Amino acid sequence: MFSQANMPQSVSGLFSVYASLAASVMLVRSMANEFIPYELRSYLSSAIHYLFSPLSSNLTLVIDEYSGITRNQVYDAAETYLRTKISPSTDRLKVSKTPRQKNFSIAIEKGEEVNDFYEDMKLKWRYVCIEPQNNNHHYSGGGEKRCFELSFNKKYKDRVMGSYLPFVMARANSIKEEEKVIKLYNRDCPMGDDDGGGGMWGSINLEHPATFDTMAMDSALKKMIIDDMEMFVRRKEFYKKVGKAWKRGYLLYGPPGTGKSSLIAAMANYLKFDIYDLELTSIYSNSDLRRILLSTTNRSILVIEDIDCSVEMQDRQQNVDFEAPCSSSRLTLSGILNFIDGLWSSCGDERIIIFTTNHKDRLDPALLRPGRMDVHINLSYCTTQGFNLLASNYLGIQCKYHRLYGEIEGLIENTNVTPAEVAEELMKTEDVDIALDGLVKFLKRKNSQAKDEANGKVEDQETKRQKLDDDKKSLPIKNKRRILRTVRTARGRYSLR
Ligand SMILES: Nc1ncnc2c1ncn2[C@@H]1O[C@H](COP(=O)(O)OP(=O)(O)OP(=O)(O)O)[C@@H](O)[C@H]1O
Ligand SMILES: [Mg+2]
Repeated sequence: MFSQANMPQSVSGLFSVYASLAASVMLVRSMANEFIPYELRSYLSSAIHYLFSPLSSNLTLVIDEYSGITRNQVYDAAETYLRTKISPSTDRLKVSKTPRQKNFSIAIEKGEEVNDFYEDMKLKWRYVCIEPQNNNHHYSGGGEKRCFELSFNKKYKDRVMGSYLPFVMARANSIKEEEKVIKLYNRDCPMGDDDGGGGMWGSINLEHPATFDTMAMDSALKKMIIDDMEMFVRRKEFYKKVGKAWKRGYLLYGPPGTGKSSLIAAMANYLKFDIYDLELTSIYSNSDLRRILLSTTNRSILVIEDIDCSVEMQDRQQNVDFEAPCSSSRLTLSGILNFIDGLWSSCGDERIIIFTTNHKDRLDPALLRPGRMDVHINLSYCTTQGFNLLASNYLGIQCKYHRLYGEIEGLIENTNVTPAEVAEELMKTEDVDIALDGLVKFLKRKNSQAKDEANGKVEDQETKRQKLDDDKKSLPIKNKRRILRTVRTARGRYSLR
């Protein structure tokens, strides 16, 4: 038998040294568990792991969802960017859609990996979610901890930081722009949770189909507006250099039904800017106006329609009271102009302001002064070019080859007919011949009516409109607001008759 008693002296000594060493390690370990904090233990264990692992040629960047309490922009950008990188071999995906989103949004599931190639570099993304553990309070939030891990060869570190990550951020921004649902903010819309209008505005998705392709207007004017907007959005540095607020004002004027509101929608759709539709008649004081305007966001279009009727600006000097609690705080033209020129516009970026009117001649000169509204755009009656576009959009034809084209061309050039009127005629039927026949009859009728008006046989359209506007001004403000809305929707029709 081999027992401790039979062992040679030296072996028995070694055995007892080993036994006491093992006992001390156990003791130190249990003391360590008790006295060394979790963080330090975990640091020591990863340091030991690092020292004894073979050197890796890969570097992994950990991109947490939060940086402190704020969201990490790199994480958000990665989430958006990786949606475009999902390969057919991916096994699990997350799908979601909120009521305001047009399309499904797809994201990778936890644990999934996505490979990406940038120039000659290969990069591997991994989406990691760590469930919270009861005794593990070393990160805040209490919920799941989410991060992306980006791994690549160490030699690419500088290029990843200097070029790849900025590329991912820029790409994510343009994806978001492409997917952006444009909103129409109005103070009458019901407010939703994600309206972000500071509790002042409700919003709906702008689903106005108008684009520059559907606008029947002079092509040179169209090009001028597009060029102007493009120049505006790329001139951030220029505005800073010359010390001007980064804003641009457009005044759209012209008869009812010539496309002022449609053009606003086309501009918003082109720039992907939200619209804030402001009814001045619902605002009673300059301080109200200030609060409301301060709650609008950057990259947006502030619209004030029918500026000539919304506020009797020309009556500024006559001390018009808008039922304000005290006259010093009532809404005035100078209050509005202060915002256009001053404080409000300089605390926001990329703001567009659009005023519309049917009567440019009735506007207060202060509004027309150079530098106030940068661009004045006259939307006018339908031309042959406009008609061609409408015929192609509404009837799907190249009208030039139709037997009635010559007659229509002559009538359009000699009649004050609005694009809205032409569009209405073209919409009446899908039969091209019947539609164009109807248009010819309509144009002839309108033409002879205009001749009668010119000869004083009937009251002309302008006098009718003038009377309607006078009626509006004589009403108390509350009625005026209601009537204005009725007039606005009915006015297009009114001008047709
Ligand atoms: N230039 C145009 N090109 C294409 N469609 C137009 C144009 N002008 C008007 N329309 C058609 O007529 C409808 C009414 O036009 P819109 O509301 O834009 O006119 P408006 O100038 O804003 O009129 P109002 O002065 O009454 O507000 C539009 O929905 C559109 O279908
Ligand atoms: Mg309009």
